[in-house]
Amino acid sequence: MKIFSAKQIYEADKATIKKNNISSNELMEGAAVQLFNWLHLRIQGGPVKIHLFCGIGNNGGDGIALARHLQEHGYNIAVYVVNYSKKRSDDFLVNLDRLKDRKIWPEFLEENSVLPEIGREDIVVDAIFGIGLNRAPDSWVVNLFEHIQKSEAFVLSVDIPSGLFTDKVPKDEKAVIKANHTLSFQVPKLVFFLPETGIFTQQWEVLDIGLDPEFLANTETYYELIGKNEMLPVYIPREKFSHKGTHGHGLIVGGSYGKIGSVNLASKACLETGSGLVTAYVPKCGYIPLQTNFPEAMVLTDADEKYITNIEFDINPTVIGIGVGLGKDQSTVKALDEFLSKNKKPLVIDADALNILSENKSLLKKIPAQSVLTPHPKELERLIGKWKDDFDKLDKAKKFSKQYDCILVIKGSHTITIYDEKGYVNTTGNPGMGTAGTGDVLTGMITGLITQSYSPLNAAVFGVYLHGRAGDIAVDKTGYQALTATNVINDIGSAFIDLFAQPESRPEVNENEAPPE
Ligand SMILES: NC(=O)C1=CN([C@@H]2O[C@H](COP(=O)(O)OP(=O)(O)OC[C@H]3O[C@@H](n4cnc5c(N)ncnc54)[C@H](O)[C@@H]3O)[C@@H](O)[C@H]2O)[C@@H](O)CC1
Ligand SMILES: [K+]
Repeated sequence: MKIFSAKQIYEADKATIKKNNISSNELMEGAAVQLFNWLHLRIQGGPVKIHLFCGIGNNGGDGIALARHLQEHGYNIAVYVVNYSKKRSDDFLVNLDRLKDRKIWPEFLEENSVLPEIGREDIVVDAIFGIGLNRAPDSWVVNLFEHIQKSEAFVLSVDIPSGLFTDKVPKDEKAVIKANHTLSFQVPKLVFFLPETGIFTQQWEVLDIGLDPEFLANTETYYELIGKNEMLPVYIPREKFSHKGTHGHGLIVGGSYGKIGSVNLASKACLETGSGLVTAYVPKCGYIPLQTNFPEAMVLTDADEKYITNIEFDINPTVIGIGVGLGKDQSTVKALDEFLSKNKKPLVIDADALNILSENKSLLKKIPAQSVLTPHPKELERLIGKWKDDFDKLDKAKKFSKQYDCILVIKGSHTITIYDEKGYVNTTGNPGMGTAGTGDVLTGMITGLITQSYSPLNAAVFGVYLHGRAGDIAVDKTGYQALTATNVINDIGSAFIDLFAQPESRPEVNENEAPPE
């Protein structure tokens, strides 16, 4: 699913109005009906009190229009206009008049107004600011946010939590409403997925308000949300007459004394992801553990007992995953330098190989084009330098990707894969995966996909997706705390199968049907 910028959403809005020959108010009405249906389906006419806080722009207009529908269906509502500016939007005014026609008089909140009482069991609809926010809200509006938050009522934000910008991190956390749920119009916002801004909504959902599908399809975006639908067309089916020789040969180079397990995990993940053959290249101390633990792998050893000191082999791997458990011994740094000088194979670079690159930036020029780098946040910082905030991080990552023609996998709760100008935001995975060795598994999986002729970019995006999905399937059996990297490997197969699983049938609500009264 594409992630549009605020500017593109406004353009989509205009394109829809023109193409469908409707007024902007009709578009707003459609959005309000979607909001109403969502709420009505869940509350089913219950007596819960709904407080609607509405700004004076179009986000506020949505809230005011929603209030009308709720009132018409007998809901217990209180409507407030948060009067932060005199520049009321036309569609806000039209809806305010319609509300007054129905004898509903909103309470106008100003700087010194007494704030309304909100009960814990009540619902707050937050329609104060939408994507039109262009500066931090005034302090009295921030006080209102705090007042709402203190009530502990369920907060439903319209389009975006109020106070949250679409393209920058707020300076003051208190100046943004923390929503329990956000109903985002048509498309999700990038800010839902970044660590510094994703905290403002616990959950989000997209409401289809009928923006022009042609405009949405033809407009390129800088970010894309990656789920099953995006990955299915990427999947390469197995050919009937294929054999292990046609499924490629992954080589995992890594390990040092006490860290051989990482190579074990990466190699296993590479094989489970479908590589025809897997070889592990380790220091001598890794030979017996690997041969014992992982009979499917072939093992090559360095001359040294504890470290990798020279990366030379007479096999012909399709791709090389390098860095897990590698350590940074001087002899290893030298070995990596020499290896990069002569290597022509595609690389997946992780862990200490990344740290060695960060500490010896001249080596970066030697990595082959389209290498995949999989840093966790600290490794990323060493590579691209400190960032001011999440947006600066993305900009720096894009620059780095362009400079070295590489694919950067920024690991996090929503891993974002960056290539050139574009970011692919992952949707799978869970907090249980923050555990030893899951990074090694990811390196192995991406390596295993490249062996099977996935392009490095597709391998990175698909690998991240499958890795998270395997973790999600595994966590159902283990719980968050007990989930291990081995559990993730064991469910890689299930993650592939899940790609083709039909969603379990559940009584779907027909959007064209009237909601239950
Ligand atoms: N294109 C779409 O998809 C649709 C958008 N709609 C709604 O329209 C919203 C955007 O509406 P608007 O552009 O009117 O903007 P908002 O309603 O987000 O903000 C209102 C106005 O307040 C002013 N403002 C910004 N920051 C301020 C601050 N800190 N203090 C005081 N004033 C400030 C700006 O002039 C802004 O236009 C969306 O978020 C959505 O809720 C819906 O009506 C349906 C259609
Ligand atoms: K809002």
